[in-house]
This record gives sequence, C-alpha cells and structure tokens, in this order.
Amino acid sequence: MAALTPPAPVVYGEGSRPPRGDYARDGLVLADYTCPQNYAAYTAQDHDTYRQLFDRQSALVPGLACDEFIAALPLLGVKDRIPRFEEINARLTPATGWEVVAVPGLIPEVPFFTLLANRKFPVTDWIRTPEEMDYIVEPDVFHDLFGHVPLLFNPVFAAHMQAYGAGGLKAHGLGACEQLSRLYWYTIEFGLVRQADGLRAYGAGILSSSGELQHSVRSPEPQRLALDVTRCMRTRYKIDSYQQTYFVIDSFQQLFDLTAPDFTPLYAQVQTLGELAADARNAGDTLVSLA
Ligand SMILES: C[C@H](O)[C@H](O)[C@H]1CNc2nc(N)[nH]c(=O)c2N1
Ligand SMILES: N[C@@H](Cc1ccccc1)C(=O)O
Ligand SMILES: [Fe+2]
Repeated sequence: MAALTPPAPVVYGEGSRPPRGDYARDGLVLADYTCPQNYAAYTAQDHDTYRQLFDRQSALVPGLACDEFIAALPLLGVKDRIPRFEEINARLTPATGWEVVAVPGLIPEVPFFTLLANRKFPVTDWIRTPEEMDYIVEPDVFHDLFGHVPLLFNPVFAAHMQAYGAGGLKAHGLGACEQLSRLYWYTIEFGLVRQADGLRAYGAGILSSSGELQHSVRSPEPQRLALDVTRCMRTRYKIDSYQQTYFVIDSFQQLFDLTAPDFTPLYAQVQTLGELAADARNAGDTLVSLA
C-alpha cells in the first residue's frame, strides 16, 4: 500500500481548545497536548526499568504474539534504554507515514483521535517505577512503544489506526464515544487474531502485559468470540483485571473491512439492544475455541 500523505494539521476551534498545550507551530496554533520527549529527565533507573521490561516481555512473545508483531518488534531499535522517539520515527515514518509524538499522559478524546487521524501516535513520555513492574493503571512509555508501535509498521493496521482517528471524531460528534471506546478496548488494546497455527495476541494491552499474554491465548477461563462490531460495542469492560471476554479476528484486513462501514446505524442499534456485562453469554455469539 502506497504511503498515504498525512492530512494537513488540524486547527482546533475555540470550543475544543484544551486548557494547556497550545503550541504555535508554522503559524498554526495546534493545541494537541503534545510535548517534546523530555529525554534528559529519564534517570538511569528509568532506562533500566525499560530494559528489564523489554527483555522480559520479548522473551514471552514467541508463540503468543501475532506474526506481524514479532516481525516488527526489532524495528523499535534500542532495547537497553528508552529510545529517543526520533530514532523510531526515522524508521516508522518512511514505512507507513506514522510518527510517534510525546504526550504527558492520558489526553482527552478529541486531541487523541485528532492525533490518530493525522498519523501521529501519542506516546506517554514517562515510565513506571520498579514497584509497578507488573501492573500500571495508565499507559506508560513501555506500554505505548512495546504494545502499540510495532503494528504501526504494518500498512493495513496503520491505515486502520488512522481510520480510528477520523471515526473517533465522528463518534464524539454523535455522542457515541463510549461505544467506540469499547471497540477500541477489545481490538486495539485486547484483540486476538486467529492465525493458521492458532490464536495469537495483537492488542497492545496484552502484548505489554507479562501475565495477560499467556492468559489471553492459552487459558480456558475467558470466552472468546468472533468479532462482531455491534456485539463488541455493547460489551462493558474492566480496566483492572484480565478480560473475561476476548474478541477474535481472522486478519487485519478483516478488521479494517469490518470497521469501514458507517457506524451511525450501529450506534443506534447498540442503544436499542442495550449493554452487556463483560462476561455475558449472548445468543448469536460465535464462540472461538482454543484448539
Ligand atoms: C480511545 C481510547 O478509548 C481512550 O479514550 C483514549 C483517551 N486518551 C488517551 N490518551 C493517551 N495518551 N493514550 C491513550 O491510549 C488514550 N486513549
Ligand atoms: N467506520 C466507522 C469509523 C471507524 C473506522 C475504523 C475504526 C473504528 C471506527 C464510522 O463510520 O463511524
Ligand atoms: Fe494502549
């Protein structure tokens, strides 16, 4: 797929101007919450935390992470210290037009989706403390770089992520952010893909987790459903435990195709059908077995 030319930067209207982070750039005021990666602020302990996380997690991925992720992981470059984002962009931008940009943490939906729509992936520029090695509440630089960035080297997934940005801004306008965030959660963060040689993880929340990678692909405990967009958008999720339900795709092209149609009628259908618990069993679900 030819590298898509990123659209012109988005200029915020007054209403969506964020409380901080207004940057004047090339004459445009781009209030997008991004900040330069504060590389000097990282301590030796921070770099060592990244190295330990990278070594532990990359040893776990064979047989559990999808092939595209394993193929792209080396493109993150250095693994004995936190990479400079421009080191990654030197490879990523020529590959799919994506650019990693630093943000101070979780940012509001509109700036987040606007960045995605412009092929800019927001990467948190701090790293967890050694005490948080096994669990963090918010995404840190390791979750974002290790979990999210490798698949941005894949042209189909890269195009899908940009479509998410535009879709997110549309959902915001329709008041459907909650529904769309469930789809994001169960695909981009916790999605599974069925390969010829079995189930594998592609969701960043799984790929960057030492415990959930094995659980999601091997445990008989959770249910696994073939991805149905409406079913997925009805399904609540928990942020502080392993998923009780995983949604499974057959390929990134299928994911791209399933999410291409206009979601407006689906958002209405989700409202009518109502929400489902994270572990709900529902008639019409297509179960995916472990074998
Ligand atoms: C879209 C997703 O569901 C969630 O709402 C957004 C909000 N803001 C974010 N901000 C950052 N920095 N990183 C993220 O992953 C997200 N996720
Ligand atoms: N096709 C969706 C937008 C979208 C694209 C890709 C991923 C998620 C959402 C819509 O019309 O709202
Ligand atoms: Fe994430």
